Parts: sequence; C-alpha cells; structure tokens
Amino acid sequence: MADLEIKGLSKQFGGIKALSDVNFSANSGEVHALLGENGAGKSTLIKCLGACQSYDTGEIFLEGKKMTAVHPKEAMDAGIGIVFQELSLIPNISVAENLFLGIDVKNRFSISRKKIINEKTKQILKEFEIEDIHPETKVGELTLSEKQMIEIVKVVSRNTKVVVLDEATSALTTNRVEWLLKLVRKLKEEKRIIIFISHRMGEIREFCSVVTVFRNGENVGTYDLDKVENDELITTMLGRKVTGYYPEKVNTKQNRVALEVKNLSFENYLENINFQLSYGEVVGIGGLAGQGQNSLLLALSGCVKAQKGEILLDGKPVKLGNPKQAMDHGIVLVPEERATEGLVLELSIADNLLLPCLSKITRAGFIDRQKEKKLLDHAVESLSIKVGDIQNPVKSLSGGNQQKVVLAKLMMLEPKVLLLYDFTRGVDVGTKNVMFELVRDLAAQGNCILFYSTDIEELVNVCDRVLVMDGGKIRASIAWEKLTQENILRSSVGENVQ
Ligand SMILES: Nc1ncnc2c1ncn2[C@@H]1O[C@H](COP(=O)(O)OP(=O)(O)OP(=O)(O)O)[C@@H](O)[C@H]1O
Repeated sequence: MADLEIKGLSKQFGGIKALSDVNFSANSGEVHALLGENGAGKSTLIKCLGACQSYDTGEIFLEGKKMTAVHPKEAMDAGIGIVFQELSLIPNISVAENLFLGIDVKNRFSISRKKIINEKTKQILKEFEIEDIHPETKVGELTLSEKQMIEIVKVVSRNTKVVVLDEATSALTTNRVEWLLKLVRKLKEEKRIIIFISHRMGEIREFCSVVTVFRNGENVGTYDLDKVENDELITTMLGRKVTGYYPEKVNTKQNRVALEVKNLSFENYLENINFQLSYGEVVGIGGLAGQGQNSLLLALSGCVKAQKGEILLDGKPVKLGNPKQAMDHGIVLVPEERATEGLVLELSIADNLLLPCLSKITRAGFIDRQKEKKLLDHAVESLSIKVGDIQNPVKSLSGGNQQKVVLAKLMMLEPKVLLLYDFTRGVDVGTKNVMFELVRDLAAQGNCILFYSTDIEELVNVCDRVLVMDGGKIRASIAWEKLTQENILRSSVGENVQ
C-alpha cells in the first residue's frame, strides 16, 4: 500500500457527480500533480481528503492507517495540510494572529499571547525567508501574492505529512513562484507527500514528477512526467484534441482612438500615465508585479479616484467617479480577486450573471422572464460554464467556472473597453483557448481591450502591443514587431529595447 491511498471515493452534489469511484495514491517524497478541466473534481477530492467535505463512498489511508476525520482540524492533526485555492485568511487580524489561529500557546511567565505569537511568527517568517512581511501587519493590507505566501506558511509550518497546494502559484508573482519551488524541494527532502494542483503545464513539469489526470470526476490516468508529452496529457484531460493553443493574431486596429489617458496620477502608485487605446486593439500591460498595473485598471474602472490627469472616451473627457459611471460609459473590469471583488458568493449563479444588467430585462419593475432566460442561456453557453442548476449559489462552482461567470456577466453589458486583470487565473487550458479567442473576436468586432497578465507568454501571443510598467510609470511601449518574451523581460528590468 502506498503512503497515501485513496480507494473508491465518490461524491455527488444533487445531480452532479463530482467524483466517481476515484482511486489515487502517492508516496513520501513525491510531488504529485493533479490536472483536469475546471470542474473535473480536483478540489472536491482534496476537500474530502482534508475532511472539509464528506464523501458518499470510499476510504482514505495515510501511512496504512484509515482516516476517520470528520472535521478539518482532525484531518490536520492526522497529517493533512491544505492550502486552498480561495484564500482563507482573516483580513482584519494580523499575520501572527492568522498563523496561530486555534493554536494554544504555552505561557509560563505570564507574557502576553500577542508578544509570544509575534515573536514566534518573526522566527517562522525568517525560517521561510520572508522577513519583509511584518508579524503585526493586518492581512488585509498585504498584496494578493503576500497573502498567498502566508497561507502556504500557515499550512507548511504545521508539519503535516501531506501538503496540498491547490492553485497556489496562480496568485504568486514570478519571484514568489521561485520561492515556492525552493520550499517544495525542501518538503520533498523532508519526505512529505506534496499534491500540486495547477493549470500551468510548465510549472507542473518544474515542480512535479508524477501527474494524475481527472476528467468528469474520474481518474483517467497517472503518468510519469518524464515519459509523457503535454499534447497527450491535454488530450486525455479534455477528451479531445486542441488545435492551436493561441488564436491567430490578426491586426484589427482601427484608426479611431477609443480611450485616451493623459497625465494620470494616483497617490504613490501612478505617475503621469499617458497612452491611447484604439478601437479593435488589444494592448497588454506587463512589467514586474506591483508596478502600478492594478492601480491603473482600478483608476480606469472608477474603483479609485486619480488625483491628477484626464481620461477621454471618443475624444471627450469622462468622469469615472465610481464603477457604475465607468460601466455606463462601457468600461468594465474583470478584477484581481474574483471571490471578493467579482462575485457575490452567497447569491445564485443566475443572480450574479444578471446583477449588472438588470435594467436590460426589467420593465416597469417587472422582470421579463423570457429575456432573462435567453441572456442566461447565452452567457452559460458562450463560455461553456459547467453549471448543474443555475439557481445554485455561485460558490458551489469550481474556481475556474467562477472566473468564467465573472467574465460572462460583464460581457452581457456589451462593453466598449474591457479591462482584464490576469483573467485566466485558475482557468484550464481548454477554456483559456476559448477566452483568448473571445478576446481576439471582441477586438475584431471593434472593442478595445487592456490586458494585464502575469504570464508573459500570454502577453506576447494575445496582444498587439505591450505597455511595460515600472514604479508607477509606463517605461516602454513594445510594438507588434518587437513583441517577444525577452523584450518584455528586458524592458521590465530597465533595459532599453531597440
Ligand atoms: N458545494 C457544492 N455544491 C454543488 N456542486 C459542487 C459543490 N462543490 C463542487 N461542486 C461541483 O462539483 C464539480 C467538481 O468541482 P471541483 O471544484 O472539484 O472542480 P475542480 O477540478 O477543482 O475545478 P477548478 O479547476 O475550476 O478548480 C463541479 O461541477 C462543481 O460545480
């Protein structure tokens, strides 16, 4: 028997079979990838493993011992540590309080708990080489990447035998991914079992030695990564062949400027930003993470108010005092954190989709049910969102399908200018392909798109040109003919690209 053995696990939610008779095994010192389309059942499997979810049938054995945990705390005590896809830290308490939540701290000399946990957290952060984060900082003040690191530290520092990383890299900046890679190598040496869920093939190959592929709730194959090509894995995962991962890039730029930004400044985050966006153009935003990219998209979508500068739409100055005003002008944002900024998790899938466009389907205060159905069917179909019942809460969808809902609901507004913040985060390769096609199609129809991505390959293959940001300024604009990964990287670190 392997060190971790899952036998015949099944889980059904209403009519949806999330897991069907799944067998899975992993051994100590192994980094084992789980690969599968959005909604294939990967998160459900690990939620069952971590007793966050009950299962209908099946058994789980860790080091030969049958797991009987019915509560996440019991699973953690039995050796299962899970870093979840949607961050679970509490924003209004400190890093130290989050790390020691639910842990008794021994106190023999009546020193305050606060002092002890701050000191211990300082040591932990030093051990994990992230001393730039302060123990007393409130988690809500951290960047997404920093929050993700704390979440990882919280789980790994509890010394569990199994460490599950569910899409842990998708919220990390490039240098933090390197940090995680180093950490995973250490965990491997410590003979822990690491389960690594990701949609990024490159990372799977870098981090893992074995991969198990899931399709529609079933384990459809386990492979030694040295002996299998990406094409075979993707075909197994999707049950079909994907031809051409990126769509053909056709120049659809029109000679008509849609959006013009003049001398835009916002606190310390943006300084004298100037650029134009034409109809039919896809413009990427690149640069190292945290160089003002988020602030720029927030300012253009009316989420923050710039102190200086002007924004013109079709040559006329517009006031973008709040997101509603921006939407009324046809400017919409797919935000960074889908769970807190993009969706109302408790509401149904249907309500989330309809929220921004209620006025389109209401008349004299009544909802036109036929129009409503047509809009909803179109939204679900256009992005192949995997829903059981559209009246289920949106939080019951898999992470990638939630992201598709965010995009679909904004598309219903038929926007002129689409602002995309890393919108393929957590989305499977098949759907990424659909989303890229959608972006290029929208451009061909005359829309303009500002596309921020942490994935340089995406920027090169999807955008017409890329603005590289550095210290709140636009350092360079890399034109179509010069658009290579190397040029974006060079420009990001301050080199001139000729
Ligand atoms: N609490 C729930 N209620 C209803 N359906 C659920 C619930 N949790 C998961 N599901 C459904 O089970 C299926 C498997 O979802 P799961 O989250 O395991 O997928 P996943 O492979 O992790 O996807 P992703 O790559 O998007 O994270 C999906 O169809 C999802 O909608």
